Order: sequence, then structure tokens, then C-alpha cells
Amino acid sequence: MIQLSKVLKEYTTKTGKVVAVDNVSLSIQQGEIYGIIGYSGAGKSSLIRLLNGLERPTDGQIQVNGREVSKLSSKEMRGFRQKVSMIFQHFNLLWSRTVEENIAFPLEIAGVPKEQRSERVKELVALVGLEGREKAYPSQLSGGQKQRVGIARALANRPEVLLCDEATSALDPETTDQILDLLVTINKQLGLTIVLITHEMHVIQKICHRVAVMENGLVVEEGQVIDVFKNPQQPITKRFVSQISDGAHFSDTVDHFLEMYPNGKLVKLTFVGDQTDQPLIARLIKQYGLEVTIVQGNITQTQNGALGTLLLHIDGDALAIDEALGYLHAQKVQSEVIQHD
Ligand SMILES: Nc1ncnc2c1ncn2[C@@H]1O[C@H](COP(=O)(O)OP(=O)(O)OP(=O)(O)O)[C@@H](O)[C@H]1O
Repeated sequence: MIQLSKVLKEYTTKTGKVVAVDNVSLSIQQGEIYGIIGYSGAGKSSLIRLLNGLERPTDGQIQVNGREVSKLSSKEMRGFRQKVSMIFQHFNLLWSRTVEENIAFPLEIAGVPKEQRSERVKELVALVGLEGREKAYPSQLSGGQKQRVGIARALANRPEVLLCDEATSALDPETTDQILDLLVTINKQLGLTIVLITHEMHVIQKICHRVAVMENGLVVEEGQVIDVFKNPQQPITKRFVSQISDGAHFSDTVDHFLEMYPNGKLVKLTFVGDQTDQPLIARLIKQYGLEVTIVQGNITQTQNGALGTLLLHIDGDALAIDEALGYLHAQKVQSEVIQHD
């Protein structure tokens, strides 16, 4: 569906060249929700602007549904922009137009006749849950409602790809979740491919199937969201993942427990999907005669399934503890003995 091969984007500034996207190769499948995460300056916006042809790559190829983006003529580019549409952090609505007029705008530009336009606007208003607000102006809407208008407008010309540029970063957590749920519904109902950029791991965890982690223009890690959560490789990915799976006070808890219980071992377990149903802890106690204290637990739902983390303090015979860790390993439960740094 979307294929990036060795894409380089350099900007020439007064002080020299800036490499914003550095040799990035990615492949995004039809119907997928694909997330690109990175801190400010990582190159996410540049990458998304390359995908919709707003920027041209310095080198490399970008293909969207078989079209080579940098080779499109101006006329082809206009058609392409209808098929690769975008929503924005600050919504970019027309303030002098009502909700329905905003949604109708791209249809007007595409030359859709009036009657078909109002039919389509009606459908879109229902799809994004804005019935009753058709005549309101953007200034009369909440942030979540404004983004619903942005989504309806982006979907008007039945795009093949929806690009989301920090689409929930200006919203409160509850509204963020509602908008993310709407994106999942649209992805499922319309089979629409969604590519989003964000600096929030929560967004990736909640709706993405796959994720790419960007740092200094490079994609440093890429994969299924559940695999990246389960086994982050790069320090930056570990930092993003710990925003979610460890909770805010994880490191405090660990230090506290390591001091409180100098004996035994503090073990972090990570398990996927239905493994969470197994009576693992009961086994550790009964079969290996160990004392087990649950320090902290967390289950994270991702689009690829559930991922659980459990922090245990295990005390008892040293050999039995080693055997118990072997048993967990055999159950394909990942375990990590936590120690002081
Ligand atoms: N038009 C431009 N001209 C010169 N340098 C640019 C331009 N756009 C981006 N850059 C530089 O390219 C690098 C990547 O920026 P980019 O905006 O793509 O990152 P980002 O991850 O989207 O960050 P943010 O979320 O802050 O926008 C940065 O060093 C930035 O200063």
C-alpha cells in the first residue's frame, strides 16, 4: 500500500544542511493503523509531509498505492491529495463556515454536484456523531467536536489513506480516547489505512497495529505494537514503553522494595494474550514452595491483543527460585530479575 525506500529529506538552512529523514525504508499495509512515534525534532512531520507530497524527498522513493509520489504532475497531485487526506492537531477548520459547510468544502473543490454533496455530508455527520450540530460554527464546538469535523472533512472524498498529524495532542485524555475510538471504528468500517504521528505512547498502544520509532531522522525500531511493548530494544523505545507499562511510580516502587526485601528476588513478568489466564502464581507457591508478593500489576490492551506485566517479589529457597524462573520461561512468560542499577 505505502512503500518508502531509502527516503532521505534534507533541508538547506543558513547554517547548513539539516537531515530531517535519514534513509528510511518502511512498508505499510492496506487497512492497517500505523503509528510513527518520536520526540520533537525526530522527523515525524517531515515524513508525513513526504507521504502526501507536500515535500519532495531529497533521495529515495515513496509509493502510495502504486503511484510514485515525487513523479506526479500538478494535476495528478490534486487527485492524489483527495486520496491521501489529513487531520491536524489544531483542526484547521474554516471559522466562517458551519460544520456542514466545512465538511462540504472538499466536495465543492472536487466539483461534486450540490445534491450529492448534501447527501454525502449527511452520511459523514452521522459517521462522526455530529447530528444536531450541522449549523454550528467551529467556535461553538468543543475540541473533540472540532476534530470530528476535521475527520468528516478528511473522509469526504473517500480517501485511500488518512494521515493524522498529532490529531489528539490538543485534546484532554477523555476526548482523546473518544477520537481514537472513532478512528478505530472508521478503520474497521471503511477498511481505511491510517498513518499517524504522535509523541504519546498511549495513542500507539490504544489503536495502532504496527509502530515505527523515530530518533534523529532514523527509524530506530519497528514492529507489531505488542512485540515492541513486550520487548523494546532501543533505549528510546524503552522510555516510551515505560510511560505505559510501568506506571508513573514503577522505579520508586522498585527501589523501595529492593530496600525493604534484601532477600529473594524482584521479578518482572511480561505475558501476552491468554497466558494471562494461567494460574502461574498459584504454581509458584504450591509447586515450588515459594512466598510470592504481588508488588504491581498492569494489563495493557493493544490492537494485537492484551499484554500483561506483573512485578513480583519471590522469596524462598534459592534453587527453588531458579527452578520457578525456569518454569515461567517454559510457559513462554518473559521474566526479568530486577536489580539495583
Ligand atoms: N522547513 C524546514 N526547514 C529547515 N529545517 C526543517 C524544516 N522542517 C523541519 N526541519 C528540521 O528537521 C528536523 C525534523 O523536524 P520535524 O518537524 O520533521 O520533526 P518532528 O518529529 O515532527 O518534530 P515536531 O513534533 O516538533 O514538529 C528538525 O531538526 C527541524 O528543525
